[in-house]
Amino acid sequence: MLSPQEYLEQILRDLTANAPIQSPLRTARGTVLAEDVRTPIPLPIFDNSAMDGYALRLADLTGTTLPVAGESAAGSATATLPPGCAMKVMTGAPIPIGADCVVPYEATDRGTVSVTISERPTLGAHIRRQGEDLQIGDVVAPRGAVLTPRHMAAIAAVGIGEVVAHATPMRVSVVSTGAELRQPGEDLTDGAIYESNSLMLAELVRGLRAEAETSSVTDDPELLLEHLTRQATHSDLIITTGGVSAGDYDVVKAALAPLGIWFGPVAMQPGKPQGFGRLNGTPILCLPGNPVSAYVSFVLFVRPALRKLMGHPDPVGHPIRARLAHEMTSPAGKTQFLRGAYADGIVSQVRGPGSHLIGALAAANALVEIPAEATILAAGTDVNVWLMETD
Ligand SMILES: Nc1nc2c(c(=O)[nH]1)N[C@H]1C(S)=C(S)[C@@H](COP(=O)(O)OP(=O)(O)OC[C@H]3O[C@@H](n4cnc5c(N)ncnc54)[C@H](O)[C@@H]3O)O[C@H]1N2
Ligand code: MOO
Repeated sequence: MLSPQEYLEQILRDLTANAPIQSPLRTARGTVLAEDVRTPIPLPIFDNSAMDGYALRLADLTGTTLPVAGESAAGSATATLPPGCAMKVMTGAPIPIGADCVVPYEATDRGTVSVTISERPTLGAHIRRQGEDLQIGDVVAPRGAVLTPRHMAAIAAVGIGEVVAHATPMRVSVVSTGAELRQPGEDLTDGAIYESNSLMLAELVRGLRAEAETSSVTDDPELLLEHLTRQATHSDLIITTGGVSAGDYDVVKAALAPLGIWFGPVAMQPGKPQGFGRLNGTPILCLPGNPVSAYVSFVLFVRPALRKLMGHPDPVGHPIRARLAHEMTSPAGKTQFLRGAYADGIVSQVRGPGSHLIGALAAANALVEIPAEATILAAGTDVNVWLMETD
């Protein structure tokens, strides 16, 4: 049986990142840079004042008073300071040529004809130097960076309005299957349940700044194949849930196995039955229907797959290490992902291991990974923990 690691490698081997394209900076949030962005200008662009006050030449301040020779406001061209004078200067305004320090208003009498200074400044005081943040040619955001508002601000600040990034948004089609499924708000007939996987998966997809479209299909392989074939024409990735195990109505497997999509068990719990392949060229990941299984499969397989398609240089998520608050058990030969409550380096189990326990999933904030070879782990053992708080 494939380990989760081997299955993930099989998926990632098959996927390549979307081609990079030139896109406007303002719509590039969350995209992955395909090239270093280097600044064509220094930042600050010119020496400027960090304070509202007076610019002067320190050597001219032999007493405490200087005549005031005009002002330099933000947005005005660089002035020249006449010898023996102070010049009003506003925060962000160019330092007048010849000045070598700034005295804030608070250390003066705020005079307009002449100014009296109560605290002698030091050389260079309150001057923000040209290029002290970034020099021409410095990297503002490196290749592989996922553009955050901070990166975007830095790129905008050096005057660049377009970036070369891997094309997004990715369009992901989330398809739930099962004759028993009803949407929240609908009446439940005997044997029916409310559908929750497509909402969960779509929101997890959107959390990665990709687009998600949801749909639900009943247990009819022909109808399902027709639907998935249609979705493949306008999707970068398809995710299905349900219908992949050994039942008599396992519709996803029935529809897709004949087309060469791989179905098989992965040595993990939850999430044992999985499927992966391509439908008319579009990658398709088939997740089990149990809600916790679908969630764990997203974290372990779908998120890395989507991140690889989006061009992330390190698509695989990283667990943290934490210490077990108490003993935990697991079946032999399967990596177990228990629901946990994590705080301050310690994790405890949240209810049972069942893959149907969606209430427990909502109450937890972490998945506790119990290695395949372990059946009992003592309190105090260090384990991998996958934090769920930021999903
Ligand atoms: N004989 C066997 N039976 C099962 C096996 C097995 O190896 N042999 N594996 C079990 C495991 S493990 C899992 S996981 C499930 C996976 O089953 P499917 O992927 O075929 O999923 P379904 O049968 O369609 O549904 C399972 C369960 O989840 C509920 N479900 C399905 N879709 C949704 C949805 N969109 N929202 C909320 N809940 C959903 C469904 O009602 C079922 O209760 O198979 C085991 N059986
Ligand atoms: O492996 Mo299934 O995903 O336990 O419930």
